[in-house]
Amino acid sequence: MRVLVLGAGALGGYFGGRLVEAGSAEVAFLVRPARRDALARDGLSIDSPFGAWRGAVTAITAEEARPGWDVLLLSCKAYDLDAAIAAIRPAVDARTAILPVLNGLSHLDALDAAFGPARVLGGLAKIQASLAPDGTVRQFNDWRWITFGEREGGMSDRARTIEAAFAPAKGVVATAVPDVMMRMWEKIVHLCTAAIGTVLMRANVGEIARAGGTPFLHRMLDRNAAIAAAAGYPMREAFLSEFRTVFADTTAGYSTSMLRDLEAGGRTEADHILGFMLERARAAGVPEEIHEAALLHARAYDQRRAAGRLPGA
Ligand SMILES: NC(=O)C1=CN([C@@H]2O[C@H](COP(=O)(O)OP(=O)(O)OC[C@H]3O[C@@H](n4cnc5c(N)ncnc54)[C@H](OP(=O)(O)O)[C@@H]3O)[C@@H](O)[C@H]2O)C=CC1
Ligand SMILES: CC(C)(CO)C(=O)C(=O)O
Repeated sequence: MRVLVLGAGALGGYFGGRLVEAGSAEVAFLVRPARRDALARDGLSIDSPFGAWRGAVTAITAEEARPGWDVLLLSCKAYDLDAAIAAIRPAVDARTAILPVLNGLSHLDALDAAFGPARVLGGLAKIQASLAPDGTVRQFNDWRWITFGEREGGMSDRARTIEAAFAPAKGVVATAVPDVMMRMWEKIVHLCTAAIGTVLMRANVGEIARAGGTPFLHRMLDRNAAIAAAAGYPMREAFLSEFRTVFADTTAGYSTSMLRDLEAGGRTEADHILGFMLERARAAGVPEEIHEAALLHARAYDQRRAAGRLPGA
């Protein structure tokens, strides 16, 4: 199987690097010039509870992109989606399945418009990772799940083939599922709840729980579940019960990529996650003020960042 990974950041670097390490697919990374130069010089490094890895990888830039890939693993942030679509366009042909692992849902519409729905799988990742300033991909805990499937439901050969390619990869649990849209809605319910809490409190889940915030997080979980139900995806009791426990864990070091982005002075995906859920809350008549506060908080941070007024800037 030939896999082209758009981006060699936290997720692209981790899942693509683990495939290279396993040797179970031919992998290349489609990156921008600065990352291509760093990868050519230093190789790709992963630092992980499942074992560190460093190796040479094939990295190309958009000008070098050609067709002939079975899978296009799309791992940019939502705010880079338009540029990423332009970069992958010359690499996508009739045999290519596009597997996005971005958080959220609205990128699917943009990918459908660009490539047609038949090319685009549903996908999500449950992992805690970052690209460190030295270029190392750092995985913070034992979360290692990448889940994908056909959006209309059911199982396909291409989903099974991707699962098989990941099977020998260390530190990865890759699963082809028949209900990927439900999984994507579960993910946004989970993430939106965690993002509201971590962004508004500027603290991780354990810290929020120790501050007495579990009932608040549970209330947000219920509201996000009501938004999903109104969209036709009622959350399963097992899912709700798992995340009620997660949000009650006073020892958790669990945080979100949105909080890590804020703390690093970077851009956030607030519009893509919080903005999307705020809009859906309004349409569904679910109480929305807290979603609005979290979104405004992140947007005001963006304004401050753009004005060069972040602490230490
Ligand atoms: N990090 C995490 O723990 C989790 C993240 N996610 C989701 O996964 C997605 C990716 O996040 P993450 O991996 O953390 O993000 P990163 O910022 O670490 O990586 C994204 C990479 O995409 C690259 N990129 C963006 N646009 C282009 C382009 N046009 N051409 C080539 N490369 C491009 C960026 O390159 P450059 O360096 O040049 O900007 C960057 O290295 C997000 O939607 C996030 O919400 C989901 C679960 C967990
Ligand atoms: C749900 C969570 C927190 C972990 O996968 C995530 O997706 C993120 O940090 O962006």
